[in-house]
Amino acid sequence: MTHFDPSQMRVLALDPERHARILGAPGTGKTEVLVETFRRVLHLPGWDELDVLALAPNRLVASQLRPLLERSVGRAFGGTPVRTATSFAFALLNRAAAIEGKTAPRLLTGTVQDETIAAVVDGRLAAGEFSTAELVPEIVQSPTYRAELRELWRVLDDFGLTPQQLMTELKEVQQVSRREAHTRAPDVELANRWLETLSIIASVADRLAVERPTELSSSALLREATAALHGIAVAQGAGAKDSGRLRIPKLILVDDAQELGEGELALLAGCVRAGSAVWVFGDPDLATGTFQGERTRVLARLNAELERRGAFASPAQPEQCGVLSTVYRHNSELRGFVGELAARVGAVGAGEQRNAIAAESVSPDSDPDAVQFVVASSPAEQIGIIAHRLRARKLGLGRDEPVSWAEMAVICRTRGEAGRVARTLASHQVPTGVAAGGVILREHQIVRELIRLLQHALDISPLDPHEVLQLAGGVIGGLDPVAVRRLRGSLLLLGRQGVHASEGNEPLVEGFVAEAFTHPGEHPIVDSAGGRVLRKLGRTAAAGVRVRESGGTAREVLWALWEKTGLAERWQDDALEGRGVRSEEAHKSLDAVMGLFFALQRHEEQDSERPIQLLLKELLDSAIPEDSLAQRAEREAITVTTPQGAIGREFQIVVVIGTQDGSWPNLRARGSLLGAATLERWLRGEEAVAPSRKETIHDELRLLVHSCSRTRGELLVCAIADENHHPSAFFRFGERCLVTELPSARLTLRGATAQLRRGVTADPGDESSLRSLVALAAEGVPGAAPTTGMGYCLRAPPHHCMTSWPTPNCVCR
Ligand SMILES: Nc1ncnc2c1ncn2[C@@H]1O[C@H](COP(=O)(O)OP(=O)(O)OP(=O)(O)O)[C@@H](O)[C@H]1O
Repeated sequence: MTHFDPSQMRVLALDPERHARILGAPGTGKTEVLVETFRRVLHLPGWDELDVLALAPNRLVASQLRPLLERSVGRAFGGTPVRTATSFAFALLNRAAAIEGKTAPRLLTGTVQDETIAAVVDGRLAAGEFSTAELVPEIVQSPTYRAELRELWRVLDDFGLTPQQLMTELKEVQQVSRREAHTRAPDVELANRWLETLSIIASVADRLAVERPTELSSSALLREATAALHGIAVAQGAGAKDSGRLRIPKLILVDDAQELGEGELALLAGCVRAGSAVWVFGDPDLATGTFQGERTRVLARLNAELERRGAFASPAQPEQCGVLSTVYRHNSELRGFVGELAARVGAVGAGEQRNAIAAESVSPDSDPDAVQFVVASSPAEQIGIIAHRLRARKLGLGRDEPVSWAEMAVICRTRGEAGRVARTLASHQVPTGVAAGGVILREHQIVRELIRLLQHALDISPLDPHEVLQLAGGVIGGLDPVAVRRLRGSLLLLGRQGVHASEGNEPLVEGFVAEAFTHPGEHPIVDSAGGRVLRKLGRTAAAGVRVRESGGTAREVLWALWEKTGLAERWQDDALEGRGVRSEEAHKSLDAVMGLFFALQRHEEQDSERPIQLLLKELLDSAIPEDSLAQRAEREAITVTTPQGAIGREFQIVVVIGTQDGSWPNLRARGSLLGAATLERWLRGEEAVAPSRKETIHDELRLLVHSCSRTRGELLVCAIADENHHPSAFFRFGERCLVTELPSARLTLRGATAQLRRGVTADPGDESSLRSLVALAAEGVPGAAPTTGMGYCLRAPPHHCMTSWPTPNCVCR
């Protein structure tokens, strides 16, 4: 049972019927206090499970918070005690639809939205309808423009505006600015780009309203839910459900409130109008989403922000405030470092949380190595250093206890970097899982191949012989390019000997491939590996077709195909027993296949009207990550993620990489074409200017503070210095923690064996290395026996040569 400190007790004593903001540096127990508050209010007379809701910044945090709440309350919940804002909006809209007898909304996928935007843009270009000089075809047809357009659209939704409303307002302001010297009109060129883009958004919205009338984007879900709160009778308490009213919680506890965007704030304000009290827990120094608009003011002045978004102010009831003063996650060294870093961030109104100090109970002894900064001389050395450190801790070297992989994280500035690092660490035998926003299914060849087979089996688009040959040389077929060439050769030969001799080469081969694939007989068409693969592919596809013909669902057809490929068993063995890259690849491929199954399952369960062919096409085209929660395989791995992926989490060891010049801080202007952040400022009533360089640096610094604060025990910050890479100014913040020359050897059996072999080659009399090699060879460790690898002559004690294999580089010669 947690013993709450006085600052935590003060928060727990606040009135749950009034708003409160609770500030706390990283690790001061904000989540802990939120959970306890939840437990306590459930015991208040007249309160039940639906009267309190915890709001988490993303699904991962929500999924971690739920068991904490259940443990604290001592039972499982019937409903959903923790939600993200989007899921809360979804639940409200579902209920509102049920009350009004309408159809409940569904989520519009990012891919569909993107495709519709592209189609509308193409149509306008063809009709010559673009008038803004800067919006040339290359720009408006680019994914970047579409991403910025979606961001602009999100801002509209967040402020509850239609494109037409904003266009009218902009035009009015522009007219006034022509007459008056001082106006709040935005820059003319930017305003023109907004106007042009708003008219595209209006067309896309019209089209989607016809083609997908019940689907809403996630920002539109927030907007509609907020509108529903205004438009329909709302009530609190147990009677609401039966009275045909929308029931809302009496108390909403928002964790990591520094991540709250404008749309979420508007939804909260809607609840407040209907009677909810809101408690926000957070630290403005940790915000990771400020690029999408300043988000931390809510922690400095909650009432004013809620009022700005439509809640009624109650001067008689000023907001309550609590500041947590003791850090439980960090020892004094870590707290000192994180505190120093946070002090460099420009405070947005609230800075009291920075005075927190480390609890003495965390680690009474000082640990000068808790924070280390190190420079590597190359990217390879950097990975070597990280792998060495993580493997050493896994083996329990250097510290008291071995640390499990699950307790380690590497935090990278970008998602792309996280993917690269995960792959390279895997090759150093550090099992990695990427938690940076899920898996992009189409990036996995096995998924692409399975979808093609599925499209064939479902009679959506049959495979042609050329594609069948591609499958033969792919993951499912498993043939290498030489084997595929041989297969073509033998099919050609077969044709020349037979009836098709008069046809050209290609038709010959294609004809045989088609025949072997569509009618896989008892024997392969040619007796070779290639022939057998063709037959296997044919049988696999036939198994899927049979399930479809007997009325099976798409998921059942996929299952039949997947089973026939025989890959499941092999990859499971690789994943569980293999090591290094092979095991990692097997894990990732299995995760991706599971992702595909989940996508089909969701489609089935939602009873979606979207035809399956559209879903499969979207999966093939989509660069949008699938939900990572559903897909994460149950295995122990280190987490490789971005600062955003580490929200609300803590680990025993955290490695932070990427503090390089030009990368972190990343000062390149974001969203500079359409300036969504500028629009957001303007709609908030401020001047329409883009975030300044200084503001961007502070945003980047918050990402760093947040990343460094995720550790419970040890922080290692790595940067590279070579001709292409230079540590950034951020790296220099850790100058006093700089260490030199950390080991970068692999700390694996293979690495140790190689080192021993090098020792013996250099000094044949090195008996300790010789004995170790003999022991390793006896255990069958690859590379330890002198008959393996590049060769060395092993003289085991008492001086008889263990091999009759003198090699050219044998040191005994
Ligand atoms: N009173 C306490 N006594 C002992 N441990 C505590 C206490 N309060 C919190 N902790 C522990 O401190 C750690 C950090 O707590 P928590 O995650 O609640 O902090 P936080 O402020 O929400 O962190 P962040 O915002 O950085 O994610 C947890 O392991 C938690 O169990």
